[in-house]
Amino acid sequence: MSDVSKIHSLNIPTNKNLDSFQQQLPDASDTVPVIDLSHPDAPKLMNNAFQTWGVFQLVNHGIPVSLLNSIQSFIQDLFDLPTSQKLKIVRSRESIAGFGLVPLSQVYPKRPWGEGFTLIGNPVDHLQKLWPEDCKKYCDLAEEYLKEMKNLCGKVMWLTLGELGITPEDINWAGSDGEFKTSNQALRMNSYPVCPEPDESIGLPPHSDSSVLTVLYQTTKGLQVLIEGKGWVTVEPVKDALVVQVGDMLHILTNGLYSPSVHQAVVNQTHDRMSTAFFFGTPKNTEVSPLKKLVTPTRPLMYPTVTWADYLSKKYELFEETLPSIRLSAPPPGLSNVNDQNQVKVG
Ligand SMILES: C=C1C[C@]23C[C@@]1(O)CC[C@H]2[C@@]12CCC[C@@](C)(C(=O)O1)[C@H]2[C@@H]3C(=O)O
Ligand SMILES: O=C(O)CCC(=O)C(=O)O
Ligand SMILES: [Fe+2]
Repeated sequence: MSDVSKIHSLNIPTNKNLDSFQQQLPDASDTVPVIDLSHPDAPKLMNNAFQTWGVFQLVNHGIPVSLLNSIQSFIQDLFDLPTSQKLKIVRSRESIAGFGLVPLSQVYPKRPWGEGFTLIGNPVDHLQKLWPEDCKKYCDLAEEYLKEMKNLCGKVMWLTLGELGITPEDINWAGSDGEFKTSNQALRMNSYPVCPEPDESIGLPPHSDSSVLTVLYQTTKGLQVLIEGKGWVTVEPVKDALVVQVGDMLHILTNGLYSPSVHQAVVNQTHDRMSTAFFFGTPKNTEVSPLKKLVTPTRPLMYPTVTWADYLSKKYELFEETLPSIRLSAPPPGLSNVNDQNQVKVG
C-alpha cells in the first residue's frame, strides 16, 4: 500500500484532502439549516453547517419529546417561584450559578429584559434549596435532561469531527471509550416576559458561548444568529428541534474551521418566551489545543493551548474580544468568521 493510500485508509486528512473539507459551498439560503439526524447524509451536512453557519437545527435527534415538554414545565415552575424563594439561590459575584443576569448584560447598552437561572454541577445542590419538599421530581428531570444532552453532544461531536478524519485517539479528554465522561456541563434556563419596549431592550446580548457545543431548546422565536454576509438571522422554531451551536472551545479545537455561533435573544411585545441552553464543555482544567490534523501549511496554528477555566475567566473580562485576543494567526482568506468581520462591540 502506498503512503498516500495508507493515510486515506486511516481516514486522516492530508493537507490536500483537508483543503477539500474546507471548500465551503456558498450557502444561498437565508435560513439556518435543518438537519435530520437519522438521514445518512447527516454527518456531512452537520460538518458543512458548522463551517458555514456555526449552527443548525436538529430533528429526529432521539431526545424524547416528553422530556422536552417536561423541561418546559420545569422552567415555568422555576420562574413562577416567589421572589423570596428565588433569593435563596441568587448568583454571587464569584459564580455564575443561580438566578441572575449574565455579566455581559451589565455592560451591554440595551436594557436587559428577562430572567435566567444557571445550573452548574450537581442539580440536587441547587434544586433542594428551591423545592425542599418536592425536589426529587425536579432533580430527576434535570439529571435525565443533562444525561440525554451530553449523549447527544457526544454523538454530534463524533459524527461531525469524523468527517474531518478525527478519531477518539485525537481528543484525550474524550476518554479511551470516546464517551467524554470527564466533560463539563451547565444548563441555563431563560425566561423573557412580554416587553413593552423591545427595541430598547435585549433578552440576552450578542455573544458566543465558551462551550464546545451548546444545545438550545426553544418553542417561540427570539433566537438570532449573526451570519457573515446575511446579518442577524432569526432561528425560526421548528417543532421539537434542537438548535446546535458551535462554541468557542470547538472553534479553537478545530483550529478555526468551525465558526463560533454569535447569537442573541431578542424580546417582543406580544409573546413571552422560554429557552433552555445546555453547555457541553471540556474538563475545567484540561489543556485543549487545536487538533494537529487540522493544522496545515495553509491553515497554520490559530490558537494556543487553553483550559476552559482560564478561557472563561478571560471571557468575563474581555467578552467577544476574547477569541481575537488569544489568536496566533489570522483566519485563511475566505474562511474568516463573523467575529472578525462584524465585531460585536459591547460597552
Ligand atoms: C458553561 C457556561 C457557559 C456560560 C458560563 C457557564 O459557566 C454557564 C452560563 C453560560 C452563559 C450563558 C449566557 C451567556 C454567557 C456568555 C454567560 O455569561 O453565561 C454564557 C457563558 C459562556 O458561554 O461563556
Ligand atoms: O434564549 C435564547 O434563545 C438564547 C440563550 C442563550 O444564548 C444562552 O443561554 O446562552
Ligand atoms: Fe448563548
